Parts: sequence; C-alpha cells; structure tokens
Amino acid sequence: MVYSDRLRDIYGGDFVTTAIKIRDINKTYGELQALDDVNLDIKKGEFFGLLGPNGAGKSTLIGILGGLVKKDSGNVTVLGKDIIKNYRETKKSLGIVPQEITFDPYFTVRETLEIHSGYFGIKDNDQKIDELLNALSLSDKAEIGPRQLSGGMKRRLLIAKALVHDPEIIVLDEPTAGVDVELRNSLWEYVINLNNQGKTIILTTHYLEEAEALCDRIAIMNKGKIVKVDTKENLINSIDKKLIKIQFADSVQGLEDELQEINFDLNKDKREIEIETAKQDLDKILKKINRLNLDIVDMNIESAKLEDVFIKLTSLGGDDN
Ligand SMILES: Nc1ncnc2c1ncn2[C@@H]1O[C@H](COP(=O)(O)OP(=O)(O)OP(=O)(O)O)[C@@H](O)[C@H]1O
Repeated sequence: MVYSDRLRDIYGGDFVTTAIKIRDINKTYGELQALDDVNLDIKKGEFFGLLGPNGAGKSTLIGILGGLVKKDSGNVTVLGKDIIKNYRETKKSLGIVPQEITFDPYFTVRETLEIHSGYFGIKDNDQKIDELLNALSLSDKAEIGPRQLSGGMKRRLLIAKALVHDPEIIVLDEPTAGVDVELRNSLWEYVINLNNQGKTIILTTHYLEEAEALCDRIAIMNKGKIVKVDTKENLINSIDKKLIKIQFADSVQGLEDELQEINFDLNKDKREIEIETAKQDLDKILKKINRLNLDIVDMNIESAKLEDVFIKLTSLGGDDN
C-alpha cells in the first residue's frame, strides 16, 4: 500500500495527497510535438514508473518539472503548489537526477555535495552527505574530483547531488544506465528504503524488469502522449499470454501432426518446445501434450511481462488507450 493510501486509511476518505499534478501540458520544438496534451497525477508515496521508447517525451516532461524546459501550455503542481508561481518552494520538494552527466571539474565529490547543499541554504550537511556517500558506495572517492570517477561513479554522484536536500519527491531519469549490477542493487535498496519512509519516487528506465520489480503504477508514453496509466498488475494482466516451455528427455519427432492448430517452436535438437497461448487454451494444450506420453524433464509456464505490454502499446498498438 502506498503512503498516501495509508494516510487516507488513518485520516479518512477525504485525505488524498497528490505529489504531482500535470494538466494539459504541451511542448513543441519547432515542428516537433514533444509533449501532446499530457495529463498525469502521481500520488504521494508512490513508486511511479514513467516508461516509453527513445524520444517519447519523458525527459522533456521531467525537464518541465524541474524548471529546465519551458512548457508551451498547461500547468504542473508539486504538493499542491504551482511550479512557476512557487518556483523556490517546489524546487525544494523535488530531487531530480537528470540523464545527462555534468559536473564542475574543480571540486571534489564532497565539495560538490556541500556546494549543492548550499544552493538550498543547508549548512553543515555532513551527516546527510556521509549517509549518501555511504549508500552510493562513494565514501572512498569523497576527496577526489569528478574527472577521476568512472561513468557509473559519476552517475551515483549525480544521484547523491539530487538528494542532499532530502526532497519529498525524487525523480530518477535513467539512474542505472552504466551502473554495474551489484551497485544497482545497493542503489535500489537505498531508494526502496526512501520510498518506505514515504518519499515519492518517479523513475524512468529502459530496464523494464527494474520497473516491473519496483513500481506500483506505471505510465507508458509514446510520441509525446501518455498512452496508458495503470497499476503494474493491471497492465500485465491486460495481456492474455502464457508461454509454455517444456524440455523432453529425448528428441521428439512428428509433433507437427500431433499439435495441429497450435503455434510452437521446437529447438534445434528437438528436445525443447515453446508454445505461446492464451490462458483459456492452457488446459487443452497441456492435455494434448500429456497424451503424447513423452518423457518430460522440465516444464515452465510464464505469464506476460511488462515488456509485452510495453511492446503492444508503443510499437503495434500505438494510441491504444
Ligand atoms: N532541446 C531540444 N531541441 C529539439 N528537440 C528536442 C530537444 N529536446 C528533446 N527534443 C526532441 O523531443 C522529443 C522527446 O525527447 P525526450 O528527450 O523528452 O525523450 P525521452 O522519452 O526522454 O527519450 P530517451 O528515452 O531517449 O531519453 C525527441 O524527439 C527529441 O529529439
């Protein structure tokens, strides 16, 4: 249950807290409509995924949130405050980790974080800085300059920079690109912990399995539009697909005759079969296979994945809403 739902349970039905409200946002770059009437509500405490193929408009939308990109029309509120009218206040509530890596090369990692704390009027922020350096495995790099950091370390410094002022809403634009698996896991552990403390997390990533594992709700963008917003479970359940994988003890022959009208792939040595089917046909297919009396070594039945939803909505289905 997300934080805002827990609060609503405690304080009653009217207690709805929206972290970010995006209304009728349009943005063009010359002829290109980068954002086309975008509307989105993100609840306080959610772990929210913003997904879409390259060029869908995710970074443009995040840029508008952070005041780096000027929208043509529409409005955005952060914790109930308009981002233009209350620029300073809303900026404090947001910690945005951008996709592009830029640092002043003259300052060490620690100085970079101290200076950034200063932008928010925070002095003596050592405790938070040490916590971040530790969580992001940068403690031993604290006294060196960004030029001496690897790509993955720079990305982690970017994350630390966005979090020094302890923002309520954390926006992560492709945070794990170039970060190795072990550090990716420790980064997620830290972010999940922040989410458990009630922070709202908004994540864009091209690693769909990360979004599937982490996010409560997901918006899928394509060509400047939000094509679908729903819970992860509803999105995945919207795809009626089961993938049956069976491994036989010996190579099998003549399945074409036996499995007529069923689409299947047999591997090279004819010992493994993959059958994609709708849920309702699962029983029929398994019974048919059983009747063949083959020695089965292993069997696996997979459900649809977020990736299937993503492909359907962004390449084939387009504006299927
Ligand atoms: N400053 C700019 N000037 C002109 N066009 C731009 C600018 N920034 C973005 N665009 C265009 O706007 C569209 C949306 O870009 P955006 O970076 O928001 O997409 P994205 O979903 O973040 O993509 P990615 O997954 O590749 O990061 C793209 O077609 C891009 O080429």
